[in-house]
Amino acid sequence: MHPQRWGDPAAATVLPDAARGLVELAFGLSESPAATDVALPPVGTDEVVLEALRAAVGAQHVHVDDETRRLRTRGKSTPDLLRARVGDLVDAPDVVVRPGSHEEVAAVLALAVEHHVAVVPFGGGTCVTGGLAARRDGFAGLVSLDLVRLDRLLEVDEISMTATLEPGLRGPEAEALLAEHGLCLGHYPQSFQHASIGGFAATRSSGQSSAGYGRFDQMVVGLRVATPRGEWRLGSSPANAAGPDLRQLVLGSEGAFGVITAVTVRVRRLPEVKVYEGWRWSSFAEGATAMRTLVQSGMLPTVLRLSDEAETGLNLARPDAIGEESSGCLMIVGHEGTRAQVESRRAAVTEVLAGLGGTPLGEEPGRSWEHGRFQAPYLRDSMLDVGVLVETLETATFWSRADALYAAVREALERELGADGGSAIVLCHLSHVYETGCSLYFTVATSAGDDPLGRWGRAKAAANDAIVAQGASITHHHAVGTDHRPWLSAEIGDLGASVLRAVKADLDPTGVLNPGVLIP
Ligand SMILES: Cc1cc2nc3c(=O)[nH]c(=O)nc-3n(C[C@H](O)[C@H](O)[C@H](O)COP(=O)(O)OP(=O)(O)OC[C@H]3O[C@@H](n4cnc5c(N)ncnc54)[C@H](O)[C@@H]3O)c2cc1C
Repeated sequence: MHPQRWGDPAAATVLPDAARGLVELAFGLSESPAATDVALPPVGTDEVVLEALRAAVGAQHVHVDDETRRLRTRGKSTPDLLRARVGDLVDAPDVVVRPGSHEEVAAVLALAVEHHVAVVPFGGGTCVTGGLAARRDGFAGLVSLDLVRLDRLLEVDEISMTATLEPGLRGPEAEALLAEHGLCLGHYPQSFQHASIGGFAATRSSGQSSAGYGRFDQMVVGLRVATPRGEWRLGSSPANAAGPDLRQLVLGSEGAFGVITAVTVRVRRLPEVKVYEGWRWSSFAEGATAMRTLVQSGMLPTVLRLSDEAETGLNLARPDAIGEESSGCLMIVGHEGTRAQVESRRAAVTEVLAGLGGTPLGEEPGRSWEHGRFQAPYLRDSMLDVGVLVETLETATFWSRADALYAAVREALERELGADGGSAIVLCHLSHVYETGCSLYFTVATSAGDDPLGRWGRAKAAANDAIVAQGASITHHHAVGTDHRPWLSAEIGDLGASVLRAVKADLDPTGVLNPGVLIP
């Protein structure tokens, strides 16, 4: 992964000419190259601690060189990239440690407690909420616990249809190992190519095929966790009534309670057929009603996403794909499974959508979406290169409140980003639906200006305040990290915050795990 940009450096793109013209018209262009030759803060960890770490995991797996530390600094939110681009590396770890087993993770945690060193579990490093920027004051150093060597498929149970995976496996690696058994996970967040199994569990990630395969937390049936208090194994049965389901305490714990060293997931047979198609709706509200009707009648396709008018116009739709009218909203409907399953589900879904007034657009828009589904983050970098800030935020609410939430978040973003005379384009889509509600995912483009971090910080705070005022969730799948932490108590209540603190105090009594992340 590039330290100042998204993804594979070889896949980096420049802004296409047509888009460049549009961007110039909307925001003006101001070339903003990233800083080069940036110095890292010196390693602050004692040689005694480094030696102990070398003894625990092997000297070749303890790294204090600038390049490795730089690659393990923060995540990939736009503020993270903006800081990296100007050479702000104050959050760089002192040392990057790569354990090769659960036992080595446990040994590193024991050393961290003994020497009072903070530990940041590091999966794919794609976090967008500051979950890798732990507090370091009061600690004798900061270790990035890089789980990349924990990359094995440990077990496949084809009778129960479960598989046990190590946390460092990236999305494509996990799918490739499962495919050897004719199986798949079906978890495709936009960060799929770089994010890890442990990260998916630690953040309760949700992928683009969540309608068909479920959120990641719905796939998890078992966990192995290394905590400063010892090993914790969870999930001895698919379901039980043995008190509260403690797996849910670990899912979404963002490295603050322990390090996930193995995840047992429910798997599916590899789909025989995949068909993605487009539907047009005359308004966002009409499309949303169609989505709600599908989910409430138990007729969900594998992929279901709906762009609002602005996103349809700017992002997804090409005039030839959306039909003759330039207005309207594009819905992508995807079916995966056996040929028979796909045929029957597709027929049933088509009947409902046509009955509700949708216009079928055929498979071309679906193919185009599938082709570009992991490309947008590269475009964000090319926009930053010309002084345009692009960032996303997401939330979730019940169907009856979705319209009000949509309006309130848009209004907050446009008001705040327009306050200094600037302008903003706010796009939205729905791509995770439930019988009772949905997630709203916003993409914002605005001129970066002289103080992009300040501009975005104020806009994001205004959006978060609007989300809280609407009684919606501060995050549907990006997690809490450090960025959402100030708003968490408003969602879970003071009692909820106190429960989280109590669990943290029990599992991590000296507070070495991801200090400042998640826990209010
Ligand atoms: C361009 C882009 C697109 C994205 N799209 C999506 C999307 O579609 N859906 C979605 O859900 N998210 C998305 N995200 C957010 C991010 O990819 C997810 O939160 C992902 O689950 C993080 O996984 P990771 O392996 O990169 O974790 P990391 O970023 O390495 O870590 C995330 C947090 O989990 C902790 N952690 C990591 N591994 C472990 C472990 N084994 N044990 C304990 N704690 C651990 C870390 O300390 C950190 O607090 C996107 C991010 C980007 C940059």
